[in-house]
Amino acid sequence: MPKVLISDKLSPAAIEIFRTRGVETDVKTGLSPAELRAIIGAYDGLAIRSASKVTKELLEAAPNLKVVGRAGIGVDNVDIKAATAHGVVVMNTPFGNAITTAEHAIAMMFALARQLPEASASTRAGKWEKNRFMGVELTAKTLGIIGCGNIGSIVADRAVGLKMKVIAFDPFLSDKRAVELGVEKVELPELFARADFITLHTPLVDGTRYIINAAAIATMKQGVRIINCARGGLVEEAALLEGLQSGKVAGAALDVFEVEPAKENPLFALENVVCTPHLGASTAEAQENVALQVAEQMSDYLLTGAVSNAINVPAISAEDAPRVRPYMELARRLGEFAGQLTQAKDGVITHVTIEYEGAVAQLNHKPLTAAALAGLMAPMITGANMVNAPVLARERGIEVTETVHDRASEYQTLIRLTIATKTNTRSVAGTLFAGSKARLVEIKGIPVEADFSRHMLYVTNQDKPGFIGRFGATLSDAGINIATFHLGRAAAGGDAICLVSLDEPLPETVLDAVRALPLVVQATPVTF
Ligand SMILES: NC(=O)c1ccc[n+]([C@@H]2O[C@H](COP(=O)([O-])OP(=O)(O)OC[C@H]3O[C@@H](n4cnc5c(N)ncnc54)[C@H](O)[C@@H]3O)[C@@H](O)[C@H]2O)c1
Ligand SMILES: O=C(O)[C@H](O)COP(=O)(O)O
Repeated sequence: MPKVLISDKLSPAAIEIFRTRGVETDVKTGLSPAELRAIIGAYDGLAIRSASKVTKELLEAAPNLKVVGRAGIGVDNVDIKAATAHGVVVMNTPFGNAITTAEHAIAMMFALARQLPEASASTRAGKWEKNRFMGVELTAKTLGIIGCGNIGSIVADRAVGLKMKVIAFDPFLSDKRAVELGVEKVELPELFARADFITLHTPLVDGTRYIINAAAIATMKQGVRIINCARGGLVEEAALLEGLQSGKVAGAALDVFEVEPAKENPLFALENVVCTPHLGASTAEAQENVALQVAEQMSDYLLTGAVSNAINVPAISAEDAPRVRPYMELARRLGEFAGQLTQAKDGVITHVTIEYEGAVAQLNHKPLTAAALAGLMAPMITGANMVNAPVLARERGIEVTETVHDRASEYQTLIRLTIATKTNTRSVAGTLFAGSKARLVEIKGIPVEADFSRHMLYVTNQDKPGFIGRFGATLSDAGINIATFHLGRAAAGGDAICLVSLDEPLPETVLDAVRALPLVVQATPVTF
């Protein structure tokens, strides 16, 4: 039974789902990095929000970890590169808290416009300072949205409803989508120059870090108001502080901070700053959504191999998983077979071509390619799996080409893997027999029909009389039982191949004897 650790505060709905699905679940929140490192080795899955940090060091202490599930959107607390290198799938729940967070941004905009927190505090203190709090109307004001994805779009929709003029900067916002949303697409300098309110909704990545800094603030309208419910680090806090103190910025509403938890911050001293402790996603509805979704997704992956909303591997829907899984097995075995043959010869792999023919061409082939690469690399690189194999291939300069042919060949469905080294090219192909059983049907373009079995011996020989008798006698003299025997040849008297399944591994002495037989070109043991 797979075992999952929940290390941040998640709705109890998640535990319920994990347990119902048959996933053992522990909940341990508030752990220090060292405490988490000490126990993570026992788990197959880790469910988190933004508090737990999934670092390279944590991943190194997690040999059994297969999946990290982020109940929420931002994955900047996960070292994705290190997770991929360790073969760990990272998934998030990209939509579950989007409405809630957009509503928080709108609430923050109102709070700023009418100074609600200060007015509330003053009234509760019995001051009745009616003249102190003069607000601004939102109607007809210009809202500049930086990042018009899931959350930014919902903010745009709500702001249009409030009769604001909405302008947006997002390099991936199409003209058509902008029209649908009722926003005007602008470049960033224009947004800075025109907006009365600016709200941020981008991820924190190198290209967005300090997107609002001193230089940007200098180009903004006098009295601009800034809202950040996305990530601390998008706004340079020192520059914002200066802008607020000088009056250039009339107010700021911040849900997120450069350092979190934010317990001390010079911005807290200013009365035109509204702050919340990273509450954007904190509604009962959103937390229920993301907890249910992350638990379903992680259970699916651990129990069935279905992958959804993964940041670092291609998706396999729960519906497709039963159809894709036998092909993944076939692709992996072809990769393992080809890898073992290639390993037996000298030469660095330079190119891998994967052809999908017939029925398999209809499926999402990305996970199949990843599985084939994982099979190919597993004998050479410890820990290679379908998450990290494409990256490992890229790092090693291996060019990977996928070809999809809808037409069926002799087989109704076929995967062919061709491995090129500097000196050689080898190909193997396989099909699914009876819909799910992986079968090898071609080696080096020579037809053959063989199941993949635990211990195999692959021999290439000259197609001349005498080979089969001598080969059989060599094995039987050594007391080795042949379970299955398959022969194939390119043409009569030309190159021939022989593939046998054995009940046990072949001793080195017998392998040497086979290699020494007349007509044998090479003999390679292959294990699965
Ligand atoms: N405060 C919270 O509790 C809370 C809750 C949920 C999400 N978030 C954060 O909100 C942010 C947005 O989430 P989302 O679900 O809308 O993400 P999303 O991926 O749907 O949208 C992000 C958008 O930013 C755009 N973008 C990327 N780089 C940009 C750049 N340099 N300039 C302008 N636009 C750029 C992208 O094209 C995309 O459309 C994330 O950082 C997420 O972590 C915060
Ligand atoms: O990216 C997110 O989903 C939000 O920042 C929410 O973070 P939280 O789950 O820690 O509230």
